[in-house]
Amino acid sequence: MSSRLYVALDTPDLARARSIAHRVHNHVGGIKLGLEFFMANGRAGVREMAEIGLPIFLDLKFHDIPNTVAKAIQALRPLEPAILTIHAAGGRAMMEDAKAAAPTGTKVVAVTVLTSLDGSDLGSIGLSGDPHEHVERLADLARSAGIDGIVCSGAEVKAAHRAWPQGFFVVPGVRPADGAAGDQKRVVTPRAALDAGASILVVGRPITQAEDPDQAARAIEATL
Ligand SMILES: O=c1ccn([C@@H]2O[C@H](COP(=O)(O)O)[C@@H](O)[C@H]2O)c(=O)[nH]1
Repeated sequence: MSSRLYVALDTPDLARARSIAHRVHNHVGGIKLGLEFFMANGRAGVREMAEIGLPIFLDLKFHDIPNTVAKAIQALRPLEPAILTIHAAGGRAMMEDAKAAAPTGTKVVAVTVLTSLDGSDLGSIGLSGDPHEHVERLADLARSAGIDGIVCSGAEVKAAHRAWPQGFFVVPGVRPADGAAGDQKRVVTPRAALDAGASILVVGRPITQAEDPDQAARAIEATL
């Protein structure tokens, strides 16, 4: 079985992304490319990264009206990413149209509550209650819209998995026990996230900013 660890290559520098991917490719199951990479390198950059031979997770977190999101995903169809993201807060129709627009083999997963937010951040944007409740409600909506799964923190994945046993659960905000959280607020260890039901783990800076990314990825993999 391939590793459930995906490395987030958050850099605008294609050469650096390629170099890290080559260094860690024996210890990860896939490569996550996000806005920073895509805005700088576009579809050609994604194609170059795909040549490395690992599944590509395109994390562009679409959040717009259904027609716009569907057209954006249609434009990405030739890339055939293994996974792509939308925001669950875009609503049911947007999620349905996103799934219909995506290639058959692509998993469409919806971000519920960003792992950089805690209860007080939600309060500041007018959402009362803790992240857990919002994740459960949005996971329910995502399931009923017919998409493949959600993005949530390791703190919510157990309940989400129980409610949606066939769902695909992407867990970022993952940190080794001694790792710096940075801007992440709902953080768990890789082992805890997997035990709670994560389908894949997303780890960025603990690997990409390590002195030796290969050793950092290997150390995380050893805990799984
Ligand atoms: O809720 C979310 C959704 C996506 N992400 C993305 O995951 C990585 C995490 O990077 P780290 O360096 O390990 O913090 C990053 O690309 C985010 O855009 C997330 O963190 N939380």
